[in-house]
Amino acid sequence: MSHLDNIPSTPGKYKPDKAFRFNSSAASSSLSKLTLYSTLFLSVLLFFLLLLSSPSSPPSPRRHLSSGSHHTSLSLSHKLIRKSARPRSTTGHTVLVTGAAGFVGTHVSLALKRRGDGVLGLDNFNHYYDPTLKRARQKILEKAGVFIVEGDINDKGLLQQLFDAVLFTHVMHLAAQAGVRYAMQNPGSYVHSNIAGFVNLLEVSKSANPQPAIIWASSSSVYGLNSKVLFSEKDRTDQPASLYAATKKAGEEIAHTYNHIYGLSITGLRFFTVYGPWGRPDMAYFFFTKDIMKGKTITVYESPDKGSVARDFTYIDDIVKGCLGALDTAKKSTGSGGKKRGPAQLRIFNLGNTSPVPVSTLVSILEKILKVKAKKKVMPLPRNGDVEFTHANITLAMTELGYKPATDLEAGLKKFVRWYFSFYSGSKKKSS
Ligand SMILES: O=C(O)[C@H]1O[C@H](OP(=O)(O)OP(=O)(O)OC[C@H]2O[C@@H](n3ccc(=O)[nH]c3=O)[C@H](O)[C@@H]2O)[C@H](O)[C@@H](O)[C@H]1O
Repeated sequence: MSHLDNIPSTPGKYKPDKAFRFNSSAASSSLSKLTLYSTLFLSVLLFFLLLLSSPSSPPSPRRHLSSGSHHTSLSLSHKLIRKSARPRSTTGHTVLVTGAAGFVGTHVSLALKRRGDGVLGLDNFNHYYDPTLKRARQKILEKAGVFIVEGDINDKGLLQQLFDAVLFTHVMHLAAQAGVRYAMQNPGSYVHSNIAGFVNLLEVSKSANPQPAIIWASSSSVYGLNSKVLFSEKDRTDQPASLYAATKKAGEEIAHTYNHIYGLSITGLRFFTVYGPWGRPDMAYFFFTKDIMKGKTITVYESPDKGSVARDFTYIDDIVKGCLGALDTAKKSTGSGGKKRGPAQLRIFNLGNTSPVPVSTLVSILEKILKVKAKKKVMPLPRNGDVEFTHANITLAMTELGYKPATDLEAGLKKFVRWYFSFYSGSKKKSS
């Protein structure tokens, strides 16, 4: 019987047997051997335990920043955050882009990063539309050196941590619950993102020292039932036709308040039906393309008097130029740490194409590009929040931002369709 047989698996419960106690020399030599073997055994045990508990690969950075985060992952995230937000030169801006994995957010983030600004993204990757598209956009941004923190603009603690980690010169606020018709299905999501989330962001921004300048996405939908064309920034916007429009209009009023009380410099951009590569699948041009290719019938709205419903469709690259123009001409906020120190800039601009196209023409262009005849069902515009017509007057944006749209609908749709096929054939190849 070896000594090892006397060592139980739970060392704390080991009791020496009587034979050892009466033979002192045998006992002492046995004891020293026992100590040696115990130490050896424990060392081996400890080695294996350590081996099992240690990760096989280094910890991946967490997308969430929260007070409960593990120290290592938190500092890793902080490193990524600072690196992403650092401009290439001292003249570059440091921009927080909310909704960075969204359609406009991705394009704007890339453009800012490419020209040398520091960009930190924030996005909650919600499931309003296929999140795999958002993840694909995130990959492109990561390759370009833009890190996206995964979180919600309603999370004040998270925003505070980001503002503590980085001194943002600008916030490009593009996170929103978009879509006009979906507001009838899920009204709460519009209040949550477009009102509560916006207020939360402004609260943290106004307390920052120095305060950043804010540029944010309003919408052409604020013109609502306005029948005067072209739509000018001076026109009335108190007749929204959808809850979406009402929340964007509320955003404009909220912006006024924060500018007035806290000296935040705020620029609102009224986007007119933005389309293009990496676009939103809930928009008509996108799902028309998908349905036409599948041979599914599409519904084309017409006005109650059988006239055409039209939109001032605006290509994404033009919108990006407008966003950068707004950022570059934004003056500094005047307040700091929640106190106003003087009057601050408050602006609102239309970013449209000044060339409305009937939805029926949009369909004809798609048929031509896709070389497929659409199956159409024409029906009167339902009362679902849609307006009959949009047409932007862009004089103000041209003068003050140097904005000059350059892409007509056919050229823009060609680029969209090219992207659509390369993206979706790529996804199919990957999944098969
Ligand atoms: O400028 C904006 O502020 C908004 O632009 C976009 O809204 P809209 O201009 O309504 O775009 P979109 O849905 O593509 O419908 C296009 C046209 O197709 C018609 N339409 C639509 C669906 C359908 O089945 N049939 C149809 O004819 C429909 O009647 C419409 O005439 C953004 O989604 C919104 O988030 C907001 O940013």
